[in-house]
Amino acid sequence: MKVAVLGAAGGIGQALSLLLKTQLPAGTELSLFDIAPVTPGVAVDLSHIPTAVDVKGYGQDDLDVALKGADIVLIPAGVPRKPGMDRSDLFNMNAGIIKNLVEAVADNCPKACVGIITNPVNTTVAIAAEVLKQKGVYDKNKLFGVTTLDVIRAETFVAELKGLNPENVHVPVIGGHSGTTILPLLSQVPGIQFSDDEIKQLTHRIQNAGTEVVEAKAGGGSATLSMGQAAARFCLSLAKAKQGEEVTEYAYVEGDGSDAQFFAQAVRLGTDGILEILPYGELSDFETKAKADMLDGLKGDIQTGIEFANK
Ligand SMILES: NC(=O)C1=CN([C@@H]2O[C@H](COP(=O)(O)OP(=O)(O)OC[C@H]3O[C@@H](n4cnc5c(N)ncnc54)[C@H](O)[C@@H]3O)[C@@H](O)[C@H]2O)C=CC1
Ligand SMILES: O=C([O-])CC(=O)C(=O)O
Repeated sequence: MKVAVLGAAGGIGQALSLLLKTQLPAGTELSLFDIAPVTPGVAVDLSHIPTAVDVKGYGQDDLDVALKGADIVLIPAGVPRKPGMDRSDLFNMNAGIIKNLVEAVADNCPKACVGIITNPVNTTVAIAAEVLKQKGVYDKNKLFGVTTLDVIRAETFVAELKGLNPENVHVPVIGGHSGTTILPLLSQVPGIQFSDDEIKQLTHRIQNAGTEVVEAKAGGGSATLSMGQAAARFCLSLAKAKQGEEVTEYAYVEGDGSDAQFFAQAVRLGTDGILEILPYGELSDFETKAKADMLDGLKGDIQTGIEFANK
């Protein structure tokens, strides 16, 4: 199996690559690409860790080689937020980066499962889908916006509030990946009851957790370490699924369009990507209203991506 990380020298890219070097199955090839000149060095550095994962680093002229034959491609390439910015403010800088990188994915590894981390995810995933369609290789079961960070944050914050071990807490998070489009389903957390106030506060914290990190880093970027962990978890699930294990993860994917063309929900993964998109079940009144209130915004984000890719 070959796993490629595009944007591998960045804050997320390096944390993710470290976790993949230490956790991917033996025999995996880990291919690191970034336009930053340090990239071959990141690969050499990681290659000194004694695991049976073979790491190679590629600089800016070697994108095709980096991608050739990849089974899984993760993309954290692009610019992160600074305080005062919304994720959508990154569109002008990151849309073109995603377009170019996904074109190369289509040319070199059209059957790969692709996880888009680059913000604004609500829009960059739509761009990626359009680019893959233009290249005639789009398979909606293989394109994912990585929203795992929303899930692990929700689990952490709920566990913190209720004094539980976060490893035993499971919180569905649906919708998109920015502001109110992030919708934790606290009514569906097994075995835990919340007051109305707790629901309001937790929902607000989960929706604004990215901003919490951006402000705490005070101009030094956004979440990289927790995102590295989240992306590694998502990638390891894809890898397990490729090897025949059935795994369920939350991701922003193209489903039946009943909410929006792309929508984060639970997906059952198999050897060829998504086997089944799982229904999110019954929502509470609070969640039903929150979903209704955010859908137009999410659809607008998607439309922006479609228009960008087709202009
Ligand atoms: N999906 C999610 O939950 C999250 C997404 N993000 C997003 O991930 C992205 C990356 O964030 P960081 O790693 O913190 O940024 P960073 O600035 O530390 O790293 C980005 C890397 O991308 C590289 N890069 C830029 N253009 C490239 C290109 N054309 N090809 C290959 N590499 C390229 C840069 O050289 C740099 O090494 C941002 O857009 C950020 O908003 C961040 C946190 C969570
Ligand atoms: O908030 C940001 O800009 C980065 C991000 O997507 C997150 O941390 O969830």
